[in-house]
Amino acid sequence: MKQYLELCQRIVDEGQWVENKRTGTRCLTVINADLEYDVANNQFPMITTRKSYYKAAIAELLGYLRGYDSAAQFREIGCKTWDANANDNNAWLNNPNRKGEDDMGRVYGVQGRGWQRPDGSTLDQLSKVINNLKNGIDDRGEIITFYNPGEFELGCLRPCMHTHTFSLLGDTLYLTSYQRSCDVPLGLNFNQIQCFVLLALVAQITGHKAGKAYHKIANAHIYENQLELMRDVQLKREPFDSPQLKINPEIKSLEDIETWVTRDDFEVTGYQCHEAIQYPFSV
Ligand SMILES: Nc1nc(=O)c2c([nH]1)NC[C@@H]1CN(c3ccc(C(=O)N[C@@H](CCC(=O)O)C(=O)O)cc3)CN21
Ligand SMILES: O=c1ccn([C@H]2C[C@H](O)[C@@H](COP(=O)(O)O)O2)c(=O)[nH]1
Repeated sequence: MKQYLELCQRIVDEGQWVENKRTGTRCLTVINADLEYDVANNQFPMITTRKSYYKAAIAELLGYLRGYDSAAQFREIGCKTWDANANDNNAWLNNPNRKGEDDMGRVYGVQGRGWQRPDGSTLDQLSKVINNLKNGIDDRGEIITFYNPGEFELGCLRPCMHTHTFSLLGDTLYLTSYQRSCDVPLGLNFNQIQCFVLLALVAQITGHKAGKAYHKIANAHIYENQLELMRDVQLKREPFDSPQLKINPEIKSLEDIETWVTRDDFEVTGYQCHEAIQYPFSV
């Protein structure tokens, strides 16, 4: 939590204004942020200086792991975050590759589970990594990447947290996640939770202890219409201690994640927070 607030304060103090063509809203921006989450000691990185909707963030991650390509699928599992990018962005609405209402195209999980090979077959990156880790193998390339520049025009948004690298040291599993662009008031709140849960979950289903999750961000920004709420409300609040996350121990395989796991298999205890802040969202 402290590192989150320090990043917010750094943007407020040192950020530079950058015009953004895609949304039309300029952003106060810094380059390079390194965050880390202590999964081994279950320090769940949930924001406490406002209410955090962690179940929606976990549902979004589950949708990525399942290879979803429709905002309707995300809604069904309790996450509304893709409605706007699928249905309200003019560039995507006018893109001939959009297949209708709620279509997100070839983004995130589609690339993670079904990367298109030149011969027409597909590659399931996630299965490869899980199988190797289950067998104690780290080939120094246990990487899942959603970033496929050759298919950007086939999706509604380029992935933001785009690459996850897993590493084994003895029986401890680590995660390094890379993010190219980060909406700190809204997106980061979700992305921190997702890094933590991704490591905890993959450690659980591959039979390893979880170590740390390292989160590396290139462009971290606050949109102009979010700045006042961040500077004058959220940053004025004192954080509470981190809560703890409990994951249903019955989750034992990738198939479980694909078939029956829901956001209610994740429970937080000891969460104390300040009241909700509704940050504006730029599409
Ligand atoms: N401008 C922008 N910022 C983002 O963070 C973002 C995008 N676009 N587009 C793709 C995804 C969608 N993400 C989102 C979208 C909405 C919320 C959001 O509205 N969060 C609210 C309420 C969540 C809820 O009620 O479930 C919040 O207060 O955290 C968060 C992340 C993250 N990404
Ligand atoms: O997981 C996510 C997804 C998206 N974001 C934010 C980062 C940016 O503010 C926008 C994407 O806009 P681009 O113009 O494509 O960079 O969404 C996030 O923080 N986390």
